[in-house]
Amino acid sequence: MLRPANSSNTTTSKAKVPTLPPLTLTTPESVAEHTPCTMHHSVLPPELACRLYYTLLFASRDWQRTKWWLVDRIVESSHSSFFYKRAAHDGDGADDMKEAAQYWYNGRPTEAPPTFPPPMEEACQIIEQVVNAEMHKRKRFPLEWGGYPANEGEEPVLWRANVAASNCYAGAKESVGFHSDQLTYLGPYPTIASLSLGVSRVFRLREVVPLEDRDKRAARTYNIPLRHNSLIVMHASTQEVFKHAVPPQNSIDMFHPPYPPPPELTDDQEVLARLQEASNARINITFRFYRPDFHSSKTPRCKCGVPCILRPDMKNRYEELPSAPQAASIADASGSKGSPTSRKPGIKTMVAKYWWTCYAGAQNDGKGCGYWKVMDVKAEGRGPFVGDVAAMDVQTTS
Ligand SMILES: O=C(O)CCC(=O)C(=O)O
Ligand SMILES: [Fe+2]
Repeated sequence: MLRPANSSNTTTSKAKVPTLPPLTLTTPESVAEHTPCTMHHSVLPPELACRLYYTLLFASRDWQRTKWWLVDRIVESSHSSFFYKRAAHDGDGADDMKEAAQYWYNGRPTEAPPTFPPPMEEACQIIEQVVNAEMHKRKRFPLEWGGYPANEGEEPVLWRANVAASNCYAGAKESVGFHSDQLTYLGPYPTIASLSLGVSRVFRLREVVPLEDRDKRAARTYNIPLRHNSLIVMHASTQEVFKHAVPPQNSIDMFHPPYPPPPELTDDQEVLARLQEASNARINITFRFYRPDFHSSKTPRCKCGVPCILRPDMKNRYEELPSAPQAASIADASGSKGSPTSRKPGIKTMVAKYWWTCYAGAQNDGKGCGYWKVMDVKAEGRGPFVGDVAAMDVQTTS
């Protein structure tokens, strides 16, 4: 039987959700309004930004494109990357990270990375202040890192970087596809500070709409042009709710470095002269905090004997809470949105779930063991979390 157009009698096919046109966000205000990120322009003194750009552009001649197995073929990333660790702070537990055997990448043990070159350390100290100032203004999620205890009368340091992943995109076609960052060493609800140097490129964000909302609303794509010396802070929940990418472009504006290169980079005058020419490269540095309670020695291993990776379950973000007391504790431990008093049994609330999964397939001819288990922060002895710290505060003040 024929049905009139727009008939609501659609028992088998779901109503099509209208797609949303992409939005370009060019101001810090619009980025903060539409995404869990903040954008900060001219974040470093201009001379430092340029010196750091030269230092990493020079270093990037030795960086590698990463390769991994995708089902039955090897894929190679279309840009090059490198990894640095920061010289350890006293008493922050980062000392253990010096051990070469503790580093794993794409399911393979790797050598201990080098420490931040001097301009990266200088930049990191400035960026930490920006990130902490921003985090002090924001609502925090219970599963975020609980931080180090503050000294009397001092503001607590909510975030600091102890590693950095760096990327070089040489030309308009080098890119990175949609992904969310692995949480294996970052833990849930991480904060990641991403610095852009050189050529301006678009940073793209798109929400992963939970399965149960897919017939109600579509995801919006946000395009954020990132100019030289700008910082995007991916705040807590960005990795759980959004995927991000740096797409290939049809054209770019060449970058003209505003200062000469530091002569200490190399004795080779020709190389120095070439570095100063207009460039098609964008350098990105993502400053990250590897949590001590997610140290690789504590990563569960799969049946292949390889450390698992930690991923959020982005598609099933909502869960029906079972009963009142249990419901409150699940929500408290899992970063639920909304006030604690609004959590009632039977009401769908945001309960982030995380999976440990086998990653051996990334290197092992694409064949992993299929192992997975749900992360259980209590049984695995992880923390302190923001939720634990808040609970301790309540106890000491009552
Ligand atoms: O280059 C960028 O802005 C993003 C890099 C990125 O997503 C990553 O390193 O995980
Ligand atoms: Fe990323």
